[in-house]
Amino acid sequence: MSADPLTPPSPTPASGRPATRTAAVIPAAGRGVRLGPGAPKALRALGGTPMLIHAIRAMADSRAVSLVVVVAPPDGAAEVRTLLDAHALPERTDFVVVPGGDSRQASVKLGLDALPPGYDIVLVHDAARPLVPVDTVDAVVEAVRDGAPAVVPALPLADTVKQVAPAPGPGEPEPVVATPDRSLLRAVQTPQGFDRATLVRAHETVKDDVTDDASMVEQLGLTVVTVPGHEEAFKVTRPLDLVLAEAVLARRRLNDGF
Ligand SMILES: Nc1ccn([C@@H]2O[C@H](COP(=O)(O)OP(=O)(O)OP(=O)(O)O)[C@@H](O)[C@H]2O)c(=O)n1
Ligand SMILES: C[C@](O)(CO)[C@H](O)COP(=O)(O)O
Repeated sequence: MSADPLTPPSPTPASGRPATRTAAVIPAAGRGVRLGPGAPKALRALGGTPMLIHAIRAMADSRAVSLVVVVAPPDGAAEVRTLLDAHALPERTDFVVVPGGDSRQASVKLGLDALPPGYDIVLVHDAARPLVPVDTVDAVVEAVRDGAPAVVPALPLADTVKQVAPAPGPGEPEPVVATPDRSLLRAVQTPQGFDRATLVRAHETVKDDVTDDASMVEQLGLTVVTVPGHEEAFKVTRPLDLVLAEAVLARRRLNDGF
């Protein structure tokens, strides 16, 4: 019988592939300005449970993930540790909590700095994507295990996209300058998965402002590959996203019979 490819390895893996251990870094230090006033977004409730706990469970539900590093709001690390103690989480998963930084990029770097040795695959997953299915997480891990240095879950776009130029003056409309070929565009999600050494090098090398970690790896000249994303892995960004997340969660609970 062949070894389950997602279970953390024994010292001599039966698969013939090198042993790998996977950690997830969850940047959760954002304010959530676009969601509106209130607690930091990751600590706001979804179905009565903080969004961050959903995101942590989504990572810990993967049998591949044996460590989760939570990057808490800068002044909220103690509160996050209390939250972790108060919620049921898989016992086989270890947790580390560190305070975050001023940008997502800075927060991810602080999470990476806290990673102990022995983990050679790193997932970076937004706390703001609380409902990513475990199959998506596993697909990302598998693609990294298969040799990709960087992997992103990606979905085709539902809308036609326009490139615009800046408005010529205040109150004037932006002119459309191009309509990119949508068939070659993808909306990317998290978790994004990386060979650890590649991700660390990217964060040490790239100093431009970026919105995701994979684009830092692209700047190193390495190839980033996609796996199919999932519509339920959407990011809770604006108030309507929270309405949708509540509906998705309610449907799941109904289907699961509780
Ligand atoms: N300084 C920051 C900013 C963002 N994030 C995290 O990065 C993820 C994606 O960011 P986004 O959804 O844009 O969250 P916010 O920055 O909180 O949103 P906004 O721009 O509306 O304030 C979130 O899990 C967020 O907590 C972070 O860890 N540290
Ligand atoms: C990382 C990300 O979720 C991938 O889609 C996204 O880039 C975060 O962007 P944001 O501007 O911080 O929401």
